[in-house]
Amino acid sequence: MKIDHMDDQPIILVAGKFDGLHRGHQQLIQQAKSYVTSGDQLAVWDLSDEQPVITSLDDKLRILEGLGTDRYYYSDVQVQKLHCKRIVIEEDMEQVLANHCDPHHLPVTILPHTTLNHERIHAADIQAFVQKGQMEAAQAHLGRPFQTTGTVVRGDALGRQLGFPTLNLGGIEEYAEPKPGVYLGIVEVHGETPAYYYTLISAGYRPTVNGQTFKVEAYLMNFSGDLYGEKVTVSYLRHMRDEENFDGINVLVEQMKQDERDARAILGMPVI
Ligand SMILES: Cc1cc2nc3c(=O)[nH]c(=O)nc-3n(C[C@H](O)[C@H](O)[C@H](O)COP(=O)(O)O)c2cc1C
Ligand SMILES: Nc1ncnc2c1ncn2[C@@H]1O[C@H](COP(=O)(O)OP(=O)(O)OP(=O)(O)O)[C@@H](O)[C@H]1O
Repeated sequence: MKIDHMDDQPIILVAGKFDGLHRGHQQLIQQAKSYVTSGDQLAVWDLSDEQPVITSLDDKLRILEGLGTDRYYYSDVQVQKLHCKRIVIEEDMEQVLANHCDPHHLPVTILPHTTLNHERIHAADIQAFVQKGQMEAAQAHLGRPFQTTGTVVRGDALGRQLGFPTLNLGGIEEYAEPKPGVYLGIVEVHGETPAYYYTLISAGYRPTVNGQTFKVEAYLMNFSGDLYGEKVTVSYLRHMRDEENFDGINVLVEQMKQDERDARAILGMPVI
């Protein structure tokens, strides 16, 4: 997929605020594809301004590529310099479009809002679901789990001593913060051949060990090895419990063992 690419090849341009790149956006892009004829390129023009984000730019580009998008443009692109055959937008976007270019000189197709169970999908609702730990609802609206992609950084090496090595996820500051707690999820370790592991995620402030800042850590079930520096995507499937301030490390470790048993029971794995 080409980014901000300028040439005179004909394009069908889907313009929108692709905050979260949720199910509604995915359907809009699918519909816009029907206007693409031989020799045209399918281009996405993203007028998104969300902060914090549900879906990072990096994640977005990967998903758009999977949807068959040929090109991606940022909000400051000069549309008049492109060979734009048609602009496809959702209703309500007319004004936003008019702020960025003169739509009178272009054929514009306005499609009705795409919905889930007859309701419009809003990025703000998805953000609220994440902040409340309602990951199943977030997933239903996103069309995929809430995911954060980052790099494995070093922590205080306490996890290994506790019997629960946890990778620390760095570079995730731009994302919405999930409700502090323990989640069942999946970690994708990128690399030449991506690998996936069921995971217990701890997202929060770690009051038991006097943690100060919000951190995301992941204990991969059925894994041992070195992941420092790896790019990983953490997918949140379901909230298991709230974060607690335990009376000492031993109580915390007993609860972590229980968390693993609970996770295995949910997944139908043998409980150890
Ligand atoms: C499954 C799991 C559950 C956790 N639950 C809690 C918790 O309820 N309260 C808490 O303070 N810390 C919790 N933690 C975070 C631990 O305190 C942390 O992983 C451990 O102290 C190692 O932290 P470090 O990054 O400082 O080495 C949990 C971690 C895991 C992996
Ligand atoms: N099952 C596993 N799940 C997560 N990480 C693992 C696992 N097995 C080995 N590791 C490796 O061990 C590291 C975590 O070990 P450990 O928790 O002791 O140290 P740390 O990086 O200081 O993290 P923390 O501060 O959370 O304790 C991970 O970054 C990863 O490279």
